[in-house]
This record gives sequence, structure tokens and C-alpha cells, in this order.
Amino acid sequence: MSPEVLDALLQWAASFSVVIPEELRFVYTNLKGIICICEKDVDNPHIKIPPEIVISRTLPIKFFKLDETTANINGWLKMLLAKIRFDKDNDTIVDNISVNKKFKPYLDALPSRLNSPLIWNPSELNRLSSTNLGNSIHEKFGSIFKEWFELVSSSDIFDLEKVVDDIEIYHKLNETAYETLYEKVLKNTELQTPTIWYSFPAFLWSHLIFTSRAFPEYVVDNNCPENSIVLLPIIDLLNHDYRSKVQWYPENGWFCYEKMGSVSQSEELCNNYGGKGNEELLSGYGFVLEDNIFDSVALKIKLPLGVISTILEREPTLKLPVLSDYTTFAFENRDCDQQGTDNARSVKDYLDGITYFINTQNKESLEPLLELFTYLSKTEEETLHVLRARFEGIQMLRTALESKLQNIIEPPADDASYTIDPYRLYCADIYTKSQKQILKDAVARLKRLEKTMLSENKHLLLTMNKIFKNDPAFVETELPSLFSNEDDEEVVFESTYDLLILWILMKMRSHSFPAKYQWVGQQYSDFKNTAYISDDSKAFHAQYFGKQDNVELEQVDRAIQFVIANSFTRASSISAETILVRK
Ligand SMILES: C[S@@+](CC[C@H](N)C(=O)[O-])C[C@H]1O[C@@H](n2cnc3c(N)ncnc32)[C@H](O)[C@@H]1O
Repeated sequence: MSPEVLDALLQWAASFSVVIPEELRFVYTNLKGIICICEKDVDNPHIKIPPEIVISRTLPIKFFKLDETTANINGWLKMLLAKIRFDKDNDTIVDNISVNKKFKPYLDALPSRLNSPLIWNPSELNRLSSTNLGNSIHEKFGSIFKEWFELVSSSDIFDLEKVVDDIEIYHKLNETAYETLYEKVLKNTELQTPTIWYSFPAFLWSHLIFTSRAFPEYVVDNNCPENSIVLLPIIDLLNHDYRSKVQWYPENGWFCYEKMGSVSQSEELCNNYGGKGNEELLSGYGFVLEDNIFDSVALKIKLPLGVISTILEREPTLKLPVLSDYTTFAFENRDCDQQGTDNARSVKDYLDGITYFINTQNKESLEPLLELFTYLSKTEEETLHVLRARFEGIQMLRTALESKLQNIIEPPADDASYTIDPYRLYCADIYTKSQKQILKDAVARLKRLEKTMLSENKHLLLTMNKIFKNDPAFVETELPSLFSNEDDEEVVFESTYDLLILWILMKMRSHSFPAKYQWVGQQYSDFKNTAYISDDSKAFHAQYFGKQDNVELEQVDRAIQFVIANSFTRASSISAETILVRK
């Protein structure tokens, strides 16, 4: 960006009496675009802009002659921005003023390059191929395309003949190769070369401008419609720092930004976009932060709707989150009701799955997930507090996290037909590295939790090792006797799970539970098994007792059902250990 463009923007701001402390200077940098630097120490610096330069819904309402109640006014606002940016031949007149001329210095100073992965070239996007973000791009893209299509088809001011190619791609989006999409649509957005202001590439550019620099309108108007957005020129030149303590407030119709506390000479004056993770920063704003304490990994759990409805009805303590529970705002005194966390949740809120965000800094962030996995591990009789279900829940969750981690792999080889922008490569690498680290930290946290629980509950747990140590009769006589007519063939015990089943069968047959393990016998007698005999039980019976007729299939099945309902299995990369739990 040339210094003249920035100068013109600041002069334009001065002509509207925008208040900028004289200690502040705006400069252009290659890495972060325009930034604001304090040239001298300054206390509580504030910037104030008048309502005349706020780009809000009043403009599209007047220009497109909409009703206040028109659906998706934010979409019309994006259309209006695309018009004043790309309609070179016609002025956009609102209240007898040419809006494109009025905002020209602002439009000229908007970034010449946007870095959201929504417009990355195929080789760049390939860098994200196994990540949440890479996997969600197509869907995100589809919803922006849909928004555009609904707008252009809703009014006869648009000549659809002129955007017929875009419409064709929209209808065939799922069958269109990404290369084609990039060549026919995204390149135009990236290079800012749309020739039709209401084409999809123009709309996408506008959409990305809004995702990377819009503010919620409630900061200027408490009575605004929910989710309404605005552009605030000059204030939107401030970059993001989550440590920055800022206030935004209206003052006689003006919008005020204030940094709380002092800013030293040479320090960058920043805004605070809220506690956002790198996924949100990269997809919406086109940048990432190294060591972002708000970084998180989204885990979407899909459950049968029947299970969700049972949880909602019968497990009031098990809170299933919805996306708005995680939305973070840069400052708290919002008046628009955007969250409604206390509203009753229904199955409809989870049709697309339940999304959990885990974060390394927030130790509590694993808790809700762990509760869900405990719920999914528990038998009908057990509660969420039962030790066995909690152990099994930890195991299940750990397996899920490890599998997610393994799925994030090195990007597949690319034919390198497109040049990869080094900044985008950097963003992809930081984002991916951080996703992996968060998952690794979560797995490590679960391992530590399991270790603590194992040591605190030692007296309630029975392993095969303990049995080998404390029940010599089983090892020396009972187990060999079970297989005495095996013709000297070596009997191989597949796992501690199998051995526990055999131990219980033996102990029940010969009434020989060692005194300290009488509780197992009691638990077994109290256990109610189902009459259904599973294929696993049949296979187990055939494997160990196929050559003898002194052990009934029903006995084996009951022992198997008992072990399943009264144990959990600790899996590691090299072995698995089944442990019985005392009730
Ligand atoms: C609201 S604008 C801020 C002004 C912007 N620098 C400009 O030149 O117009 C948001 C954009 O600034 C950049 N940005 C903001 N904070 C950043 C940060 N901490 N690191 C790198 N880029 C940042 C990103 O390109 C983002 O999309």
C-alpha cells in the first residue's frame, strides 16, 4: 500500500472530525497490514468516530429499498459494500449522496490481499487437508454461496444472465473440482478483479472484509437487531491482541474505542477481537497467533438422536453444550440477547452433532467431554459417579483423542502447480502444530487423571497381576485342571480379559475365592445377566472349552457379561489390561 493511500484515509477521517490522539501514528507493514504505533507514552488512548462514517444496515435498507424486517440484512450490507467497491460505472446514491465517492479513501485503504483459507489456492489449501479447518472449508464455502444465491435470486435488480456462470457453479458445487472453483471464482476474489458487482467473487470479497473487520452493531446501538453488524472505519485499523484491555462504548451517537491503561512509546495499540482460537482467527481473519492461550480443538460428537433426547430428559447434570456457550466476546456489557444459555435445549440443537472445544490452558475444558464419555460407558444401572464407568469413560475419550491426533497427518504430496505463499504456509503450520499439541496435552491430562484415580482407588481394583500373586491355587492347580484333557497342546490366553473370565468361572465352580476377593463372589451372585447369548460368548466357549464338555456355554456367557459390566480395559500402545472394579 502506498503512503498516499494511508494519508488520504487519515485526511478523510480528519474531515469527519474523527478523534485520534496525536501520539498515535498509523503505518503500513508487510506482515500485519496497517498497524497503529504509539510515538510517545500515552494514558488510556481513545479513538472516536462519528455516526456518518459507520457503514451499517441503514445504507442497504435505503439503497435496496428494504424493510427493517427483511431477512438477512447483513447479506444486503455485504452486497452494498461489493457495489461501492466494484461498480465502477455507476454511483451508489443514498440520501442524494454518492456512497462510493464518500467512502473512496476507506475503500482504497482496505487490504489488497486477504488471507482466509476460503480463497487459498489448491496447493495452499492442501496444507490443511487433514485438519478441522481443511475439512470444514467446503461446507463454509457452500453456505456463503447459498447466501449469495438467495440474495441475487430474491430481487429483480440483478440481471441473473450476467452471473449465470456463478449460478451454474453454485448448483454443481459438490461435483466441482477445487481447481476449477479456484480458477473460475476464487482467483477473482483474491485478485479483487470482479467485473460484475453482484457476482459471487465480489460477494465473497465483501464477506471476507466483514468477517475480518466487522463489529457487532450493539456496540453503537443497544436496540439493534440481533447479530447485526457494522464497519467502523479507522477503529478497524487496529490489530488484535487478546491481552489488550479495551472498552467500546457509544457516546452521543459516536463510537468510542478506549485502551485501558497506558501504552508505552513504540508499542502497538491494539484492539481485542475476543478470546479466539487460531481456527477462528485463520478462517475469519487470515492470521494465527503463536502461543495463543485461547487456541482450541473442536471435537464434534455425533450421537443417535434417541441418546441425546434421553440425556436431555434424564441427566440434568450432564450439560450438552451448544456453539453459543463457547462464543467469546471482547467485552462483557452486551445488551443484545445473543446467547440465551439458560434456554431449554432440545434435540434439534444437536442435529449436526455436539461440538466440544478443548483448550490446554483451561483445565476444565475436558470435563464436559469426560462426563459425556462416562455417560456413554455406563451400564443402565450405573450412575455418572460410578468408578468403573468413569475409568471406562477416560479410556474411551483417550482413544477418541488419540485417533483424532493420528488423523492429522502430513499434507499429501502436491503436484506444486500453484505457488504456496510463505505467510499462508506459516499460518497453516502454526495452526496444525497447535491443534496437535492441544490434543497431545489433553491425552497427557487424561493419563495423569487415570493414574491418580488408579492410585487413590487401589483397594477397589483387581488386576490379573494381583490374582497371580494372591491366588496360587488358581495358577498352580485350578487353571491347569481346566485344560487337563488338551492333549499337551499349549493353551494360549489371549488377554487379561480372557483370564479374568476364566478365573471367575473357576472360582465359582470350586467356591474358592481367596478371602480378600470374596467381594467378587458377592458381586457375581448379585449380578443379573441377560438371557441372550452373544456370538462372542460362543466364540470364547469354542476357543477354550471346545474339546471338553464340563463347562456350559451359559456359565461362560454369564461370566463374560459379568466381566464386561464390572471392569474396564486400560489400553496402551503395546498392551491392554482388564481390571475388575469393586462396587
Ligand atoms: C480489523 S483489520 C486490522 C487492520 C489491518 N491490519 C489492515 O491493514 O487493515 C484485521 C486484519 O488485520 C490483520 N491482523 C489483525 N491482528 C493481527 C495480528 N495480531 N497478527 C497479524 N495480523 C493481524 C489480519 O490481516 C486481519 O484480517
